[in-house]
Amino acid sequence: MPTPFGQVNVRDVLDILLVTFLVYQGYLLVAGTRAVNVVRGILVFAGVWVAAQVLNLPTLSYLLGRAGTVGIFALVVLFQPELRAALERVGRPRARDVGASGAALQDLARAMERLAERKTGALIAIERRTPLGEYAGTGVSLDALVSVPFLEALFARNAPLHDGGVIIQGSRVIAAGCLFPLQSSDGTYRRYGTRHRAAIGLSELTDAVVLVVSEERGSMRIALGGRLGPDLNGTELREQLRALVYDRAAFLPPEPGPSEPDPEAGRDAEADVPAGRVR
Ligand SMILES: Nc1ncnc2c1ncn2[C@@H]1O[C@H](COP(=O)(O)OP(=O)(O)OP(=O)(O)O)[C@@H](O)[C@H]1O
Repeated sequence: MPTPFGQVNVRDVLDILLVTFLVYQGYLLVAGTRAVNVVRGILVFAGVWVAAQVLNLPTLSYLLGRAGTVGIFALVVLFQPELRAALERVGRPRARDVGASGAALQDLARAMERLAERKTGALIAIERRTPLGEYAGTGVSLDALVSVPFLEALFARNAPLHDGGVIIQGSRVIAAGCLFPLQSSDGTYRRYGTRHRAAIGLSELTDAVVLVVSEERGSMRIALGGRLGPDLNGTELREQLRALVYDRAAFLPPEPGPSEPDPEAGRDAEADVPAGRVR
């Protein structure tokens, strides 16, 4: 087919479609991770380099070209955890246990209630689109179905893995005793202890839904998008879990849709996560 760019055949169209698909998948892999800002930086860098080429500025082109070559190796070293997580994500079947999610939701919520009743501190991150393999790697790798007795046993005082956070993927516990990143100390959450700040910190860097049970207050809260929500009762917790995680749509790619709640909605004075996204 003749076009302003010359002859275009079916193979060219297929080529363009595949590249578009790969670029989009690449975007999905970094979306929600700290690598997003780096990708933006790289694009600015590439833009300046292209401008230097077009304007025929040899010294700048040479310097940026050299810096780019070294930079690629530096990026691989710096972002090794993200690259590993991205590859893990590519290899993982999507929505593999959505069918089991109803039971997982109930068990998770019940376990949270029981832990809160007994004032046993707990920290649980539920993976959504951003892979949490990097954080799972800081703890002990597990592969167990979410169940009330199992979660209670993990967080029981004096249990070997009670310190640190648990990571859940769908209806499976994949790691315990994990170290989460502490919330950046901008002062907003200074009055909270490290368990809560670890929950906020992880939710700041990833799109995970992070549940916290306070040992001191026996409260249940959710951290999402770098914000800590209000105290929840069992019903509210179930509603939030259903809307944020255990909805079929939550396992799909990040199209903003009716079942993907807006973390900006429904803030209260003390806390910023929606109290109850009731569907
Ligand atoms: N970076 C971290 N990643 C995961 N877990 C952490 C991290 N930092 C602290 N914790 C957990 O939090 C516990 C300490 O909680 P701390 O009392 O300081 O926090 P808190 O927010 O006041 O919680 P609580 O209300 O339950 O007392 C540790 O024993 C550990 O289990």
